Amino acid sequence: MAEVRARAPGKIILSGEHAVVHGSTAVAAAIDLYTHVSFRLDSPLPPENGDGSVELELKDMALVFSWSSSRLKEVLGDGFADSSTPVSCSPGRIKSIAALVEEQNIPEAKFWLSSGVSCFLYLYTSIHGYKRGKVVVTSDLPLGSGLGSSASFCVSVAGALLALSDAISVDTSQTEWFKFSKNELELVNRWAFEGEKIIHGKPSGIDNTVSTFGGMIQFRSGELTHIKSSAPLRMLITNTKVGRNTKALVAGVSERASRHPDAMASVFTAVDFISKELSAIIQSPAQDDISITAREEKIEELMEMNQGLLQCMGVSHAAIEMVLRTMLKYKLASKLTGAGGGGCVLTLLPTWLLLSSIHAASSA
Ligand SMILES: Nc1ncnc2c1ncn2[C@@H]1O[C@H](COP(=O)(O)OP(=O)(O)O)[C@@H](O)[C@H]1O
Ligand SMILES: C[C@@](O)(CCOP(=O)(O)O)CC(=O)O
Ligand SMILES: [Mg+2]
Repeated sequence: MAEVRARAPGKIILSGEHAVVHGSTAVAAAIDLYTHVSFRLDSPLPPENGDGSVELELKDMALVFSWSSSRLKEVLGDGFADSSTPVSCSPGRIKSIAALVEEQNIPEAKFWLSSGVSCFLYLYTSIHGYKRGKVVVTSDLPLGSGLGSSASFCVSVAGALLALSDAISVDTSQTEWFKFSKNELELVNRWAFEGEKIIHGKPSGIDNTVSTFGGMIQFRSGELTHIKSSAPLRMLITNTKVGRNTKALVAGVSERASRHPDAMASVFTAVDFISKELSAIIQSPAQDDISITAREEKIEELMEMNQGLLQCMGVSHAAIEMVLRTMLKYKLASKLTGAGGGGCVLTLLPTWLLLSSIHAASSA
């Protein structure tokens, strides 16, 4: 028996969601909220004791799913697992996995979990075949709210599974956090991307990439550049608590793009320029109060322009608009983050606001 724990962060998208699926540049940053996974890989049972099972516990929801190794083999066939070579889940395999997930009777009110459970089964059986083991998941993130819970789920599950695979061997006797090498992180990221495909349909890869590598990134067509902000950027995250589904929203934007190809191509190009400019401003040095204010005003303007284009793509929502209007009363600029249609809104908290609250506190 061997056991590991892994965690991976959620993210905010500062600019470029949706357009990034269509090849535009986007800017994203990891946030300090994580999905946590523990994985225990059990030793094989002696033949007289049966064949064991693969178990998934979603602790926050008090749900446990379990498949016997023989049932998995019966439905998915004899295919062998190769942890070092990420492969896409074929339509046939997706169907078989969906049947295995359906057998688990996920509560009707939580049907949206099925894609996450399917993604788990895909990653598990692709990396460890039908070996018996148990994965326990908890998350700090709100699910389906634009903070990348799906990607952090994929990255943390892939990371934990790979840590006990032939591809990456972790010394399980140590209790310190083990840091994956760049090549190992790349492997985790590629598997997580395959998982994210099951949840998002057509992911750009930005969420799994920023969750795997952390920090702040500029991302375009699978290529990432690490960037560093020259001064602190404070963002308020407001959750509208309006539920939505990234897969459906991404598909909706693609449909709009096929109805209005030229107009939407221009929208995606505009977003590409916005993200590149935002990335440059974020990195540009700002020494004094005047340049800090100028920098923040430019960022606010770009966030508002990006929000306008997200409205153009049809992914805003009345609840998002309400947050935007409320923040505007305080002269604060906002945009949705992630897939939109509900979920979370980002508001830049400029330095003047911080200074005026410090002033108010000290004169009180
Ligand atoms: N901790 C988790 N456990 C199980 N499934 C999860 C978990 N986190 C995310 N998921 C899956 O990801 C889906 C949400 O992903 P998505 O719609 O892309 O929104 P977001 O990534 O913004 O949270 C959930 O419906 C679920 O299927
Ligand atoms: C809309 C999109 O750009 C980001 C989706 O983020 P989230 O799943 O809403 O956290 C999709 C993608 O890039 O894969
Ligand atoms: Mg997602």
